[in-house]
Amino acid sequence: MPCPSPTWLRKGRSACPSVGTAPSHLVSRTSASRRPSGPPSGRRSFPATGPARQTRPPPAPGPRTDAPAEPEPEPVVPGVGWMWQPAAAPANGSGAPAMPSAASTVANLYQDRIRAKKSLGQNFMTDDSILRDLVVAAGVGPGDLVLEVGPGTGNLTKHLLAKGAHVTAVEKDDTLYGRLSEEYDGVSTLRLVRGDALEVGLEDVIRSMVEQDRTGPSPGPEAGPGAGQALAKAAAPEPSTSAPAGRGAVPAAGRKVKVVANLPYNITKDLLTMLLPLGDLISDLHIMIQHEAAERLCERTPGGPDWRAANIRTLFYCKPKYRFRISRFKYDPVPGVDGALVTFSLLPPHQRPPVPSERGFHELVLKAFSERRKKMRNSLQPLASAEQVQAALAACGLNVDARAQDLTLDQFVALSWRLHERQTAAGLRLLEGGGQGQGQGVGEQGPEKGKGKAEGGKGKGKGAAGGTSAKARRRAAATVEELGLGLGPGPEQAAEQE
Ligand SMILES: C[S@@+](CC[C@H](N)C(=O)[O-])C[C@H]1O[C@@H](n2cnc3c(N)ncnc32)[C@H](O)[C@@H]1O
Repeated sequence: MPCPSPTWLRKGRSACPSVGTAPSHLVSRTSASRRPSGPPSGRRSFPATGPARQTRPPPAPGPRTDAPAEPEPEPVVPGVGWMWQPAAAPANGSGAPAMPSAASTVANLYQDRIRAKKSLGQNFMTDDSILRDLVVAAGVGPGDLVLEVGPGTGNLTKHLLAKGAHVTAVEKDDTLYGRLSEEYDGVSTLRLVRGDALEVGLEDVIRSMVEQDRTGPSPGPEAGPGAGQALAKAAAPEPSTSAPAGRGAVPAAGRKVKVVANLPYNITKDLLTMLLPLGDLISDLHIMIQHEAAERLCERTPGGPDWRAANIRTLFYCKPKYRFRISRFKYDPVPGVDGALVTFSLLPPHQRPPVPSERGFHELVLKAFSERRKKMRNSLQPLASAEQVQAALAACGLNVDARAQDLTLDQFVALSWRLHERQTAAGLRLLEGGGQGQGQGVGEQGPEKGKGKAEGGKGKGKGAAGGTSAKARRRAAATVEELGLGLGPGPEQAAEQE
């Protein structure tokens, strides 16, 4: 089946593995052929002919540490821009217009008086050689499933499409989404989703990509919060009696998704928090982020000031790799810091370090780092008592005075198991009504520190009378549950047992 695409993509570089000549109805729908050479009707009038306004001198090349060596032919850069512009003149003898340059696309935005929005982290990439390097570093090839967050100008998108990838792109900016929709109308290898990547239901969007790859063609464009759910629903296989369908049902032999993006800096952390645990659906992420943040995330050695909870979390879910640095002058507007490409190779769930509970593990790590200067026996309270932490550290062969930044991922994993053993034992003692916590009971150091002591931990008060109070048992059960220790009844069950 032919792969409809913008004119430069269709006639110029090889885009889709099975491309023939695009059908005429699609040819006639490219922006180049749709658009007259003047400004679009209903829009303010700006000069539409002549060279696109260049906003800056060509930037100096930035330092690169891991740039792919694969040589790629330079696309011929036309003298005019792309979106909202007349077609570029054939420049390479093939009769096809060359791929428009990233810089000219950005310049066109400004020419149309569309300003970059700081609130949306809009620092547009203007250098095609970096975008090509990014796509090569990501290993994008024909037919790959790619999620792009924040396509914006479409400058990265077009390189992904030129490689023959099947791209789903989520854009929050209505204006840019509108331009992209028009430009790529009829391009079957691109699906645009309008909305905030943090709110559209990204997991469902990704799940639908995998499902559609397995089962057939994609539904139409979707927009707004919940778009992901609609896409997932449309892509979900017919319910069958033999296989569970819908959310959580991972396709047995489905291909995984690559995430490739020049991310707005302000959503990097939240997006990674959302995507890193999806190793069952995503193979790898290749994202441009701030250089300093990239260096911090790729740090693998504990002990330094940059060793944070985010490092433990990142290493728990993936192998991060700093690829290459990108000069800030390659972006427009120029940000205050350089960028970098980082690759996160996600671990499938069964390859992650086994822990008593993932949620409990990450809470433990966050708490440990919440007060970096404190020793863990202090910073971990009230999650665990000082005695429990010291005993658990010693059992792991670690210094009982250790601070969070001293521990590797493996050491945190070991610590979580030791604490789990101790707290489960203490929690069970309380749940059994023994009241023999002797300073190690969960209740004693629980969220209502102090109260537990009187009620159960040291065998005083009600606990001393041969049984822990119902309240203390409930609290113990809740703490056990909260830590994800997974043993003993939950709070409701404990209440029922009273
Ligand atoms: C750094 S620009 C990258 C644009 C383009 N991909 C490039 O490489 O030049 C970030 C893009 O993400 C979009 N964006 C910002 N916040 C977003 C969010 N929460 N969800 C989806 N897109 C977002 C911005 O509108 C912008 O288009």
